[in-house]
Amino acid sequence: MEKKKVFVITGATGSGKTTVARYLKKKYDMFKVITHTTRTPRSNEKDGVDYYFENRDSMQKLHLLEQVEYDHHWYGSSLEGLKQGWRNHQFDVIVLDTKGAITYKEKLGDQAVIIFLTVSHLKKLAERLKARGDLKKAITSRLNSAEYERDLTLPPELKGKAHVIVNDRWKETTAKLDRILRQK
Ligand SMILES: Nc1ncnc2c1ncn2[C@@H]1O[C@H](COP(=O)(O)OP(=O)(O)OP(=O)(O)O)[C@@H](O)[C@H]1O
Ligand SMILES: Nc1nc2c(ncn2[C@@H]2O[C@H](COP(=O)(O)O)[C@@H](O)[C@H]2O)c(=O)[nH]1
Repeated sequence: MEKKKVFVITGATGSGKTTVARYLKKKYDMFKVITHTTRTPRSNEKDGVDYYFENRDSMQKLHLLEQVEYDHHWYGSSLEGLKQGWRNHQFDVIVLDTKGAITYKEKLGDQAVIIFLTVSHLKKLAERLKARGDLKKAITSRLNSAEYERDLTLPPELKGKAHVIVNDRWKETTAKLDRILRQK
């Protein structure tokens, strides 16, 4: 039987995690796992498509595999979300902060393929958030958060266990992703 896997896309804010997840979904028919958050939707985001948007009460009622606080908001993902994808797809793809990625590696072992994204110049991250249309106040808060600093580097727990991609040029990034997929 084909082995079910989850591709965990992690890294700093603005590094391109969601863009990579969309690419993998489209090109490799991966199931994009929708996670839960208490933050408010961005202008182009839809409930049930980008996230399940929750409040503190509804978030606490969920049965989650892991949950984290990121820039004063809560985020979490469920085992049910993974299983939903694996019913009809060999591969799931999920976007997580580095804390979540560590949890997935610990809990799922080889079933979790970790891809850590970075950029060669940090100023690119802020530029990308601005270009994405994030509100100035949200960008400032995020860039001053402890989680932003933390997710800039590959955590020691994932050293030797993650594919690292410098996502400066999209064409090079897709070539690297395609190479990873050829090994699976
Ligand atoms: N290689 C690239 N070159 C230029 N722009 C890019 C590249 N990859 C992604 N982007 C753009 O950067 C912006 C941020 O990308 P994306 O939303 O995928 O980041 P993210 O890591 O998911 O961010 P966050 O964690 O804040 O949600 C988007 O507007 C996206 O189109
Ligand atoms: N550990 C988890 N991290 C998650 C989850 N859903 C999203 N995220 C990560 O949170 C930050 C902020 O996301 P944003 O959409 O507000 O920019 C980012 O690093 C996401 O990857 C989750 O369920 N668990």
